[in-house]
Amino acid sequence: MTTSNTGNGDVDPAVRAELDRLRDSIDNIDAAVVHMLAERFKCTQQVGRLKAVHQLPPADQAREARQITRLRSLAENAKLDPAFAEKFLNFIIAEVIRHHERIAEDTANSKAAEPS
Ligand SMILES: C=C(O[C@@H]1C=C(C(=O)O)C=C[C@H]1O)C(=O)O
Repeated sequence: MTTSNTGNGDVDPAVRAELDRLRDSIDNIDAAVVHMLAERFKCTQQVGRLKAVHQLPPADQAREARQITRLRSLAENAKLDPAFAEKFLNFIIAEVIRHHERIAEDTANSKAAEPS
């Protein structure tokens, strides 16, 4: 069996170079994901405040169902596991809904504390 591991802890320099090149790209992609998520949360915080002020419910299941259908289709076209894409979106949405519930509570409490 051929191996690129020299057995003394060193990795073949060509393999090391390829690993470093791929990891540089992974680091760039991770940075992009973080920046995109930060922008998404900025938008969803604004949606949360709008809903709280107008007393709309934190979650909208019909909207979520449409997003999941769309994301699954995008994932399929991109050769990404659609089940993973759905789980990932649901994970993010659950966090957004927690934020919206908190914003609604804070908004209701500050209204209740207003002088009449
Ligand atoms: C952001 C919203 O609030 C919730 C969060 C969603 C999301 O993170 O995409 C989608 C639907 C809602 O359950 C919204 O209603 O648009």
